[in-house]
Amino acid sequence: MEIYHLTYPENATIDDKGPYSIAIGFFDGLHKGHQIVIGEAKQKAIELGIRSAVMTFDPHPSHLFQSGKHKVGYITQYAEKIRLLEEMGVDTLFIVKFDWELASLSPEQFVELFIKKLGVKHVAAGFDFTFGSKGAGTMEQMAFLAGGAYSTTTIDKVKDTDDKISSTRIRKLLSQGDVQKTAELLGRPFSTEGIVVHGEKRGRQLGFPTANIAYDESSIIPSNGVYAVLIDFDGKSYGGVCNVGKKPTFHDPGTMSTTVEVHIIDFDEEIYGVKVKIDWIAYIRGEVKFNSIEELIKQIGKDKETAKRLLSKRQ
Ligand SMILES: Cc1cc2nc3c(=O)[nH]c(=O)nc-3n(C[C@H](O)[C@H](O)[C@H](O)COP(=O)(O)O)c2cc1C
Ligand SMILES: Nc1ncnc2c1ncn2[C@@H]1O[C@H](COP(=O)(O)OP(=O)(O)O)[C@@H](O)[C@H]1O
Repeated sequence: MEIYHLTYPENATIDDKGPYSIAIGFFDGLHKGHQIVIGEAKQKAIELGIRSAVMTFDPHPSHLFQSGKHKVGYITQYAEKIRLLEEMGVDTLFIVKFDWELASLSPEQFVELFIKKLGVKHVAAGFDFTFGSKGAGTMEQMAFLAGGAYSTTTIDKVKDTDDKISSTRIRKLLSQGDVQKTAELLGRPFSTEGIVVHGEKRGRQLGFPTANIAYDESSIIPSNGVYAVLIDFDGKSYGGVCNVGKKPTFHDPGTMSTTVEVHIIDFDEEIYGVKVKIDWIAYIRGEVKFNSIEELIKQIGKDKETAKRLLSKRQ
């Protein structure tokens, strides 16, 4: 997959004019709804005998318009997004820098520069995709502004049995620890990448060493609690039991940042500094402040058995 980083006004276009059948959106999560939009762009690319492309924006618009805690966390970081798009067989990815200059373009200017000038012949997007200053451009306008240069497909709401599949819904499910439902909406387990760092050296003393995972601050992490996970590193996948939280048995939660730590099942090696990927498989329980270390140890032993059972159900 070719990847182009575009910025406005400099580097807003490329010499290679495709032509492209393009899917446009922020696509955080690349969930089943996004997969349908991208699938449509791919299908049209085949029909027209041209290249398939995805256009996405970086950072998420909320990082420009909102401050601090109103910025949305990412369901998928760019590295994962790129890997998934590659697996989907997309030919070209355009990552457009989302800054005030880009956000101030009128819908007409956006279409001129980022659609027509790139050699786009077909545009696929979701029914609620908007573009141009203040999100004034809709898919109806996208079609109207084409003037014969490209065709469009608007994908209607994609729903599961309960509701619309959306990034907002997935963020909410993760904030409730519901990694199982999240996996249904994504079509794959929710995952987090990070590096194994040193912790407080207590895990081994408890009989359960835990790899502490440092993750990107802009990533969403499921709510505090205990989870059955798969952890991949060095080309292998292991089962694990993961605690997300502030270890209230040992700390005043007000003074702690959230840690993610995995006890890896049937494993005994030092892996500090190793890059890992966690696939979140199932929620087990909430994090608890135990009255004694013995109770905590007993409970972690039970959690490990629960995780083994939940993981074996998958294989
Ligand atoms: C499966 C599992 C469940 C855990 N549950 C809790 C819990 O409910 N409450 C708590 O205070 N700490 C919990 N912990 C965290 C332990 O207190 C932690 O692993 C220990 O402090 C070791 O930390 P360290 O790796 O920084 O040395 C859990 C850890 C694991 C692996
Ligand atoms: N089964 C295992 N699960 C997780 N980490 C393990 C395991 N066996 C060995 N380790 C190693 O031990 C470290 C965790 O030990 P621990 O006493 O919890 O120290 P720390 O507080 O630095 O995490 C891990 O980072 C890893 O290098």
